[in-house]
Amino acid sequence: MSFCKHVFQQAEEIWEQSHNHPFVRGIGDGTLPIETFQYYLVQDYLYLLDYAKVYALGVVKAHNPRIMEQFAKQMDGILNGEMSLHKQYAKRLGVSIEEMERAKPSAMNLAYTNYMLSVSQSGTLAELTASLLPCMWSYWEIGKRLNTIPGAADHVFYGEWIRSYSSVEYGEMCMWMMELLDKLAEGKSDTELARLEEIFLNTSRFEYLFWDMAYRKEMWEIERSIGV
Ligand SMILES: Cc1ncc(C[n+]2csc(CCO)c2C)c(N)n1
Repeated sequence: MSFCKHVFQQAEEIWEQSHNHPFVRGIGDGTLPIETFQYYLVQDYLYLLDYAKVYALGVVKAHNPRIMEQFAKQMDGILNGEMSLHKQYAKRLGVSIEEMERAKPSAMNLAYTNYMLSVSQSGTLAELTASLLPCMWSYWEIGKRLNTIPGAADHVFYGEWIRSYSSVEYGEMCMWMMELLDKLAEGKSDTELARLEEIFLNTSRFEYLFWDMAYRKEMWEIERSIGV
């Protein structure tokens, strides 16, 4: 069994929880309140700025020029592609880019991006790839599943989100990253494979927590408890 198939099986329960989360279900049936999506959008914009840095670190860590090219392309895709989806949504919601850039990341958002950046700075290219794959791949799984709901991809607001993450081009990008992790995992010791699996599971858990944070519009719990 390929390494990705193996870690997918290990993470399946966690991913199912994301599929069943009211935020994700709300995108699928069109009932997610727009202000909840707006909160997510702003947090996700900040998240992606850090995510792009993980790809930049990938360029630094890779030796193979093809891998360097791909990581650079992914980084460009986020800064000029994925962000354009966010920017389009922001425009529709009347949120300016400056507002998004002025926003503060939630505690969970910071924990997630700092975890990925720390794994990526101190770890191997395989560890870096294991940390970013669940983010990419789980969105594909969610996009594909939501796309099976009749009419969901045509929803006036959420349709574009679903079409984007269930698209063939997006799927190809995910498959490239899966193949890369499989190649990088080849010949690794059991200890190293266990470490890759742990990283993959941790960012899978963070993916779930990100949906939940956005659904609850969580910021810093300490501010809530002291009334800031
Ligand atoms: C919290 C969170 N997790 C995953 C994604 C999905 N995602 C992140 S980067 C990228 C493009 C591929 O490099 C995609 C699709 C997201 N937007 N926000």
